[in-house]
Amino acid sequence: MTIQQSYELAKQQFADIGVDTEKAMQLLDSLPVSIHCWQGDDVAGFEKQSGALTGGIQATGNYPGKARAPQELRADLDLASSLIPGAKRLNLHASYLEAEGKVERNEVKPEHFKNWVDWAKQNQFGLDFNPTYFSHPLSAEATLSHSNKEIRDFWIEHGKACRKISEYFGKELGTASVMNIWIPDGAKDLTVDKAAPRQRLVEALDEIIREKIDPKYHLDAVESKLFGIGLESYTVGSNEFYVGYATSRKTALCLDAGHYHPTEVISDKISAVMPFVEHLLLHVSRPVRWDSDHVVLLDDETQAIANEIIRNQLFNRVHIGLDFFDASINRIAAWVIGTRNMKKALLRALLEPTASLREAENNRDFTTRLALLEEQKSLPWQAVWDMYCERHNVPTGSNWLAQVRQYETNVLSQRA
Ligand SMILES: C[C@H](O)[C@H](O)[C@@H](O)C(=O)CO
Ligand SMILES: [Mn+2]
Repeated sequence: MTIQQSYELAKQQFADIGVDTEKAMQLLDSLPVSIHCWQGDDVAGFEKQSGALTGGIQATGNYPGKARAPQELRADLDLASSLIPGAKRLNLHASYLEAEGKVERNEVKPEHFKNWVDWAKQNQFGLDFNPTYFSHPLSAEATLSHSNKEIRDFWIEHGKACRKISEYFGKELGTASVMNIWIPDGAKDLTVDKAAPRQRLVEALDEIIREKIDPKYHLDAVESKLFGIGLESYTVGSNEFYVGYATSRKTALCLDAGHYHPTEVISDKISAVMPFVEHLLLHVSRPVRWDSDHVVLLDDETQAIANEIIRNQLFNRVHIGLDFFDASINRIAAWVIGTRNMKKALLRALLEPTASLREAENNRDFTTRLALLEEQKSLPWQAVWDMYCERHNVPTGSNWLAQVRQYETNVLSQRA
């Protein structure tokens, strides 16, 4: 049976339960997924002075072929992008700048990202941004919450400089860049004064976002965390801290799937914060026992995240980003698997007969609700996915893997 024939059968089956597959695919096109650049090189970046990855995060594995230069990373992204259907954005860290010599973090400028903007224009990508508050000698003890004013000021300047770059992205590309602030500040062991670093962080963030920037071009977001490696006992930017900060300062809030206690899920937090924040940034990731940043699966939680976005029609208020860095498998495959899974979850959510489910729920008919929820899992959504891939000239099924393998032989294996 051809993809077209399978699709026609699936289309009818979904129509029978009141779901329009054409509309679902159309809506999927309007939901870009922001692919994180850092999966391509194990969060190393391209600063001339770069050292080890710090900040309590880790990319474990030693799979050959990681990108060593911006040109290589862009070539890898070109391949990944050609294997992922629909709208995409690229999420860049400040450490992925391009310059002749060493550029200090507080001196990063839009010109250092011109090549990325040109690439984004050529590929019709939007860009998002992140100041880099780790992997730097001045981040060893703390950044925006440091008790030393000079160090704090250095990082405040970095944040301000990054906002200019983010605004530049938005202006050049005609789509707002979401700039996410995540800092690793915390403590390995018992902390007597937990209040002072948090107060300093409030003031530092206020200083960074003091200048108003048109939200047409740039949005500020803040990301909390539970703990980092070597920072197990105290995190300055905790969940409560940033929920309070984002709601009081009207910034976007970032929820990272790996940044909560193991039994907490961000899918349940989306509806809890949306009445209070205008914009939400998601870092879709997969924690395994800790914030291990494994590749996103098409699992229950990814599906639940997608369901929340679609059921509540948060199309323009939720920004879907990915955040994983697995160095133990082919890095391009990691991007393709994780991003396709996010998009599959969104498509499945768009194919849900939500109206019937809501009706059952409103009637307190929980039997029907459960029956419909379970039966729809075996509806032929995959035939719609294949059609979506075909319309976007992207391989169906696992056919994309052959191209990644070919590239591995021809290109990645040549990298030392
Ligand atoms: C590299 C990213 O900024 C980083 O993963 C951050 O978003 C995070 O989640 C830290 O744990
Ligand atoms: Mn994150």
